[in-house]
Amino acid sequence: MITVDNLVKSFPSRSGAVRALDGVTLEVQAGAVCGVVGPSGSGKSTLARCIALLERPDSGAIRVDGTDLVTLDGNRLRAARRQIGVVPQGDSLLRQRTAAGNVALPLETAGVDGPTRRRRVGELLDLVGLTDKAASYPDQLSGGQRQRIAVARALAANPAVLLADEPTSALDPETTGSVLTVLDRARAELGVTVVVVTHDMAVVRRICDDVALLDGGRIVENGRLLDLVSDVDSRTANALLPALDQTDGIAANHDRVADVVLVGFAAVGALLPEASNRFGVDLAVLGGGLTRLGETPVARFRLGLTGERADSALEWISEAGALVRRAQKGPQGVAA
Ligand SMILES: Nc1ncnc2c1ncn2[C@@H]1O[C@H](COP(=O)(O)OP(=O)(O)OP(=O)(O)O)[C@@H](O)[C@H]1O
Repeated sequence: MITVDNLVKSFPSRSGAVRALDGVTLEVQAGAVCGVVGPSGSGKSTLARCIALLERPDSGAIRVDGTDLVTLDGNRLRAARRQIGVVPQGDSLLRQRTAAGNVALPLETAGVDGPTRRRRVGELLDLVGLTDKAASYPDQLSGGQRQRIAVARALAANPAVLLADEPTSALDPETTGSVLTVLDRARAELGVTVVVVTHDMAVVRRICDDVALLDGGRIVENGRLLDLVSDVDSRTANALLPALDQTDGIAANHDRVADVVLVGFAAVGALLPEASNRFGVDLAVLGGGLTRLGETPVARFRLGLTGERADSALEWISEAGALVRRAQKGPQGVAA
């Protein structure tokens, strides 16, 4: 488990000190994938660099499995660094080394013997699906393949934590998928705890269990994705779920208008038709749509309900576990 406790980091600037991190507290459970998101300049990379021990915070603690890394120095700091594998932002492979040579580098530095090194490099290339590229140089690989090699290299010393700063920022959606699959495999097969800094909500939807939203150097939201989507006021949920289109004109044709969030196969597949049947209510989808969080289907719809028992239908949907909000009386539609 990683625990970040009241982390503060300032940088000097001409107009006074910039507080890049202003008391960040965060917990990531062992074996989870946590996405760190937030607007540009909110402190994401600074947090990642502090966790990676590349930057020393002004105050606060960073504990991995109970050990506070901030207080370490010398050999103990070097040993702690090996606990954290880092996939840096951008192209980070050594051009003059083959893919296998890049993956082997941290093992060479740690003094691991040749046969053990070769076995470990073989396992890691297999994990990232690039066994056949062992002898290729970075220039002979695609952007996604280079990034997968960078992940393999970060995992070489068997770290407890894998930290990836914008691992897919320069990649197209298809290539992004192959890199995310590799991060997911690292968690599933090696039990590594993964922290991913990203501005891309598709990355969060695809692999994250938890998310931390930073703004102005503070965590403004933190929790499990599936919990956040059921929170009416969550900014993260709003960014993760399908947009609700402006439907004022159409909304006026219905007795009631409500937004619903449905989580899981059963809810997404059955709840609305069931409500319609039970209460003799016509349900029209006015906006929103379906997405996936990991393997879980999640829908957010703006519904128009027509029929005398529209209120009862909404109540029943809510009691069945769906989030229902902004049910409006009369034909005036949805208040934005
Ligand atoms: N080495 C540095 N020297 C001075 N200021 C810095 C330094 N690193 C970061 N900052 C400042 O700290 C704040 C947070 O920056 P940081 O790069 O952590 O944000 P970010 O959320 O990762 O942004 P982006 O999404 O644009 O990469 C910004 O105001 C930035 O200008």
